[in-house]
Amino acid sequence: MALDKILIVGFGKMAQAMVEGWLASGISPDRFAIYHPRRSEAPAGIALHNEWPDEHFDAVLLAVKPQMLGELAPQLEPLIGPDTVLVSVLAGIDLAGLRRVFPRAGGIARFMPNLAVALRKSPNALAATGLDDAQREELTRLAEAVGSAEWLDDESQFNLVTALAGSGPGFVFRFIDALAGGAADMGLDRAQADRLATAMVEGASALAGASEHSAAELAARVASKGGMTQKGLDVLDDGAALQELLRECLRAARDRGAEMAEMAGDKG
Ligand SMILES: NC(=O)C1=CN([C@@H]2O[C@H](COP(=O)(O)OP(=O)(O)OC[C@H]3O[C@@H](n4cnc5c(N)ncnc54)[C@H](OP(=O)(O)O)[C@@H]3O)[C@@H](O)[C@H]2O)C=CC1
Ligand SMILES: O=C(O)[C@@H]1CCC=N1
Repeated sequence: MALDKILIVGFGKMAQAMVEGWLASGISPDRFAIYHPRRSEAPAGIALHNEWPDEHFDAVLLAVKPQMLGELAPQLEPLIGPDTVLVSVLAGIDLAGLRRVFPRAGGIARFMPNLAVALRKSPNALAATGLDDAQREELTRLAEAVGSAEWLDDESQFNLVTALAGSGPGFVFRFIDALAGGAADMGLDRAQADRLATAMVEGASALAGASEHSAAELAARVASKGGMTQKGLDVLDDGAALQELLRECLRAARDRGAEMAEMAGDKG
């Protein structure tokens, strides 16, 4: 069974970015419809429903806040029968929890993107249950249309992967901001510092992606013996300060996923 017609429920930052990426990839807008109770505009060619549509969809892309799930589920459940696949981008809510809420769904998938879907550069984590081969392939194609597809065999790692690759841009943006802020504190014009820090991260990231060397090796290649970079790295490495900080950052983000699932009534 194909995933041709897709109803998008919740059209905020994430869903808008996904649609932007999918349309840029050449996917036809008439594959999509949006349900939103209050919106009056949708991207060209995409049907907008302010009331629940009375038609069949092959897939429903759920993109509301996890906290909305309990309120929304009774209204949405009638649309998700055995011929419909639920695709959820909700952080934290696992496949078993989604199955409890949508017991008749033909299949259930988790799709964890990040905002770089808009530029078709998001690593997208996937996990699913009840999908046939064609649906799994179509979901892979949808993920690859906006970046890459990373199927997880072990769903218990989904929250960790969400912290790393879904929340990750937030951590990188904070790093860019702190780097530029530091330079500004030391006298550089703030706008110039922002430009330099942003372009530097873009170039370094592209280099890491294209290089045969690991990020650790690349850092060593930048650091000339006895030079400036090594002095800076010594500060980050002292007491494994950066490593420890990022481990804690990931742990806090990962554990929040389980907390949100519990708050949404997902566990137990
Ligand atoms: N932002 C990100 O980088 C990422 C987000 N996600 C996940 O994406 C999901 C959405 O997050 P995000 O886009 O950031 O949040 P937003 O708040 O931007 O989007 C949520 C959307 O749901 C809409 N909504 C609220 N109530 C209803 C309703 N009853 N029916 C239909 N739509 C409704 C909101 O409309 P209104 O604004 O009018 O209330 C809004 O458009 C979350 O589950 C999050 O975990 C996953 C990966 C990354
Ligand atoms: O912050 C959140 O909960 C979502 C999940 C990943 C990115 N944003």
